[in-house]
Amino acid sequence: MISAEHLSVTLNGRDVARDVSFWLTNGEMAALVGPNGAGKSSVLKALAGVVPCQGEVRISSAPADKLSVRERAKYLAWLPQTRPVAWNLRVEDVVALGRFAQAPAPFDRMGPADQAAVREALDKADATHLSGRPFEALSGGEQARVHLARLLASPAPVLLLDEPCAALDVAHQLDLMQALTTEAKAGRTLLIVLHDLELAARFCPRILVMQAGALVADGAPEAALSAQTLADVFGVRKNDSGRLERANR
Ligand SMILES: Nc1ncnc2c1ncn2[C@@H]1O[C@H](COP(=O)(O)OP(=O)(O)OP(=O)(O)O)[C@@H](O)[C@H]1O
Repeated sequence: MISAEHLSVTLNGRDVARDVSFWLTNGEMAALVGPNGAGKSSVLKALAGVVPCQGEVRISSAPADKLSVRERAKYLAWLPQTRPVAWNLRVEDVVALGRFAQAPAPFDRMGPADQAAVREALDKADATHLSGRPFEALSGGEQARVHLARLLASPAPVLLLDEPCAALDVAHQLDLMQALTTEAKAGRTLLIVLHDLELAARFCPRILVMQAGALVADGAPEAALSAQTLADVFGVRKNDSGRLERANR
């Protein structure tokens, strides 16, 4: 459904991702992990088409650079790491932004299907009770759930999520990962940047590990997060209780 072949990203003269190749198929749910600055957000941005890249991104077999912005948005929805909202919109209007690629014309009114999708997405993100409130008056975690609803309101078959658990309490983190699992079971393809390796291993059948701009492991959690990778990439190890702790430096 989405693939990167020899993807490299250079930003302001810095090589932030180099020669990254992987493909994800329908219904796959993969975590993209790595230390701070490894290049995870840059890869997601390149897949979303918001930063230039070398190599090839293919979405549903089509070269992504041949798709218009609106066509790409029909296939792919992206939840950025930082999520500014330009105006103090009502919650349901923020979520409705997730439907823009489906609108028959820019600024056209939403139809009943769009309105139903917004309601359903608010419900999936446990944010229905926030409807009607101004976005800026919400807490950080509430805003995060509204952004998640915006993503889920899109019917795009590929979802790219950059640290969706940030700001969420532990119950909502688990709810979120469960909701994303349900989306994958329904056939969507998900690539999720996560820092919590235990959460990633528990919910994602596949883990991609980045280090210093390169993809250094890709596989099932036990293989991708081997003791060697934990030590070499993250500087941690599992203690006798199975908890992660700082490896000896
Ligand atoms: N616009 C930019 N210009 C120059 N360098 C950049 C730019 N954006 C990011 N970088 C650098 O690229 C590298 C990768 O950044 P990126 O945000 O992709 O990392 P990340 O793995 O998502 O990190 P984190 O876990 O901290 O969010 C970092 O060293 C960062 O300083």
